[in-house]
Amino acid sequence: MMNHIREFIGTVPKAELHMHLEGSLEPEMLFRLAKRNKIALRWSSEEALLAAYEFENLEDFLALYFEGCRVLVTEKDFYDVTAAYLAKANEQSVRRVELFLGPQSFTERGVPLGAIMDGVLGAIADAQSSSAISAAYILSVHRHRPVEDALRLLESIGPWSEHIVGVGMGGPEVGYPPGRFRPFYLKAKALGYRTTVHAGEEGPPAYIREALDMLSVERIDHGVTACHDSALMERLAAEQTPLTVCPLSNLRLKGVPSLEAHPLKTMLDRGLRVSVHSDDPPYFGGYVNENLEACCAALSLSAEDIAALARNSFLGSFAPPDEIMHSVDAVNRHLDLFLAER
Ligand SMILES: Nc1ncnc2[nH]cnc12
Ligand SMILES: [Zn+2]
Repeated sequence: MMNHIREFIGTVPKAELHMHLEGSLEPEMLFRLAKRNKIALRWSSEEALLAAYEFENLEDFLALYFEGCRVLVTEKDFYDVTAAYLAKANEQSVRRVELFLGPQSFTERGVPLGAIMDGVLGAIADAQSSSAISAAYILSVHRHRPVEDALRLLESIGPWSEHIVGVGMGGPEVGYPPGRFRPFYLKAKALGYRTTVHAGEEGPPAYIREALDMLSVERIDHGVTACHDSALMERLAAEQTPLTVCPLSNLRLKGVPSLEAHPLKTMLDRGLRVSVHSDDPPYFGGYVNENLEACCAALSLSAEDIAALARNSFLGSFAPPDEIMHSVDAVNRHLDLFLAER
């Protein structure tokens, strides 16, 4: 009997569209990789590292996140972190995964691009052949670096382009409006990549408009500050722009004072194509199911709301259209079963 909403959240098929591999390093793995690569850490134990996960804002978090990136060095490291995340996703009934990783943090320290790509893409290929999961890699660039560096990276990934579904951009937001990256997004589109960008996490609604108008991206990562601009909310609903919302991330980075104050439910009720994701799970206290459970409790989400979020996660994905259609059907069947058993 599937009569409990928590079980419904755990078992409903869903897509994880907003998860940074660098941010998926659990403290245990971070320590293990540091030891393997003989990299000194400034924390004495996993517990001490966990205790450092207290952030005032995005920049504060990113400093620790980039510090953690130092332990990823070899192809095997990139393989292991990707494989560990995909195993976790499988356990959470995640059927489609689109993973971010930003090579610039590593190549600037001399890690060969081939080690990064072969590690990440190798783990994705192995997971796809050994489980039912559908997975893809999204190349992420940093908005605080020169656009020329991002353009060069786009050329360098040529040998792996067939296995890269799209491009995205993250990093500190305020003071870095997205329009500067128009040449990068135009080139990426011309090369056939799907497009997404972090916007409206801490930045104003104007950054979301700029992302839509100047970068013509297909989806927006976060997008939560749109709730302060009713005309933009209407536009996002009319255009059905997918927004990959990360509630526990917003809470831990103090974008919202409490989960009860999170705009997720309002956005859903206004017809926006919002879905729920985990961003950097160990840093923010949960994978996708924990995010959904926390929102369910704080915002009194119904099974219909959870199903709408799961449906939106597939509709916003870069998976082939027939895979999206089958996944949406699977969500609907799962909801029918839950409602019939209740
Ligand atoms: N929440 C976030 N915002 C921007 N860049 C990121 N990189 C990893 N997590 C991020
Ligand atoms: Zn993110």
